[in-house]
Amino acid sequence: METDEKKLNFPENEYREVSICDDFYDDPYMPNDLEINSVSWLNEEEIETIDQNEINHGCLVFNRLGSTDIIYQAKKKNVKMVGKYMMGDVLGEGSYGKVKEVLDSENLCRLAVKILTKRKLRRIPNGEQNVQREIQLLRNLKHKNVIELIDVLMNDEKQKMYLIMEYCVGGLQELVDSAPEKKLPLFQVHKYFKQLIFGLEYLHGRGVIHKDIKPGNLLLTLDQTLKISDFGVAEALEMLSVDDTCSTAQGSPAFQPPEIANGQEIFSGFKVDIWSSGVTLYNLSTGKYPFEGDNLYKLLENIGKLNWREPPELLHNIDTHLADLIIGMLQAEPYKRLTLQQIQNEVWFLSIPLINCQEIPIPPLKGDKYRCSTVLPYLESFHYDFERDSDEMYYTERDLNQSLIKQSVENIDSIKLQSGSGVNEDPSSFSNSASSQKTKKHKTSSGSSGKRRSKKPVSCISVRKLTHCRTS
Ligand SMILES: Nc1ncnc2c1ncn2[C@@H]1O[C@H](COP(=O)(O)OP(=O)(O)OP(=O)(O)O)[C@@H](O)[C@H]1O
Repeated sequence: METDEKKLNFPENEYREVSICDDFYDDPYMPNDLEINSVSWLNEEEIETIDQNEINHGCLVFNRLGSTDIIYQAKKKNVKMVGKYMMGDVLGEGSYGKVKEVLDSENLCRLAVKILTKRKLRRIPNGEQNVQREIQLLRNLKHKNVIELIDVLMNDEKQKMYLIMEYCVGGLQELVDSAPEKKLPLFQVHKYFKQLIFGLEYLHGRGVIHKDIKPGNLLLTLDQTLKISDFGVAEALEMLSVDDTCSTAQGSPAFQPPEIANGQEIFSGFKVDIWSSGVTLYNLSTGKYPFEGDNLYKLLENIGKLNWREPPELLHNIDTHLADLIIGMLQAEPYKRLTLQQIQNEVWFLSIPLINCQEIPIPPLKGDKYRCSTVLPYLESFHYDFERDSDEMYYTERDLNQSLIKQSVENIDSIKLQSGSGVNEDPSSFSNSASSQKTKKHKTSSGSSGKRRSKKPVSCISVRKLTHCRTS
């Protein structure tokens, strides 16, 4: 067994042993309902606390276990409802909080919920403001290529906010990260890019500047529909504003245009989104970024001076028409940059690309390439686990019938002896009905299962109960 022990210098007999799976640090999606043998699963916060306490009181040993050495024992999946939404597992985590899968219990729609805690929001600069803005913006948007905000729930007691959104199977960033050269086949890029432009056209038409277009904010549904998401730094233009002038920028540095990198105070909002869509297109089709830097300062300097990572002419090796489009979108001067209308008239945009290889599939989530519903196991557990827990107490119907017949014959014999009267009842039906009453009684008195309906046939009863039934 591969262990990695870290001992602190305290008296030898005073130590506590904590085992942590290797994957713990690597897998942010590890559900917190797993137990490692007898050692409780510790979350990061708990480890921090233990670390502090144990350092004060004794010696702490960290056993680092290989993930293969760990026997996972699935803990009971307790159904959790938030309003009418049944919670599933974690789909991802951003700086604002976790995103989990949910099921709308009224219409059985598969959805996603972004869970935000006030405590966390307060720690993020403009956190609360950004969320309020996102909610306000999304409530007024409805387009095939823009993520739909379906519901917003608050829990004042827990200081939590739940944003219920359309369910997506993953994002373009995950897709690119899983691809061999961190890039996608051009026909696949084409499919997504077109949808990005349609979504942006809708947003700009409604006076909304996204300001943070990047692969990580472009999600995909099961049917490969692209959804522009994460409106945390987006801006809605004033109703009567004469142009698209903006003054604040909080997007991701690598996707920012030169006017922002150079610190310009006001700029055209629409052209910011065009630039970052150009960087996205470059990234998806080449696996690289057009501008890079060892640090943030260098990166912004390179963008500001239009120091391309590689000469833009090299792009022509990929596809001449695609190169023309990228170069047109990455023009330093905003007024020279292509408009959404011009982009849609570009040759590459209008072309039907050659499908010459396999599409890059959405990578598996926690090993599940089909991305099956994670809510179903909670539902199954809610309805069936009671019976499963006590499976070893049950015999098959065949076993039962044989023992019932044997015992019932004994019963009849003893009744005959006691009363001297003849009994004509079918022995098995007698025992069945008596024992089934007992079974029902047992189930209702077991408390926790009061609401659950048994799916087991009534004749499946335990021998212990049957014995009890015979002697009473
Ligand atoms: N509607 C959704 N359906 C399915 N998964 C989602 C959905 N929204 C977000 N996710 C997943 O949750 C992750 C976190 O999303 P979120 O929008 O909170 O943060 P982010 O955009 O990744 O990061 P940040 O907010 O820090 O910029 C995403 O990377 C994605 O994998």
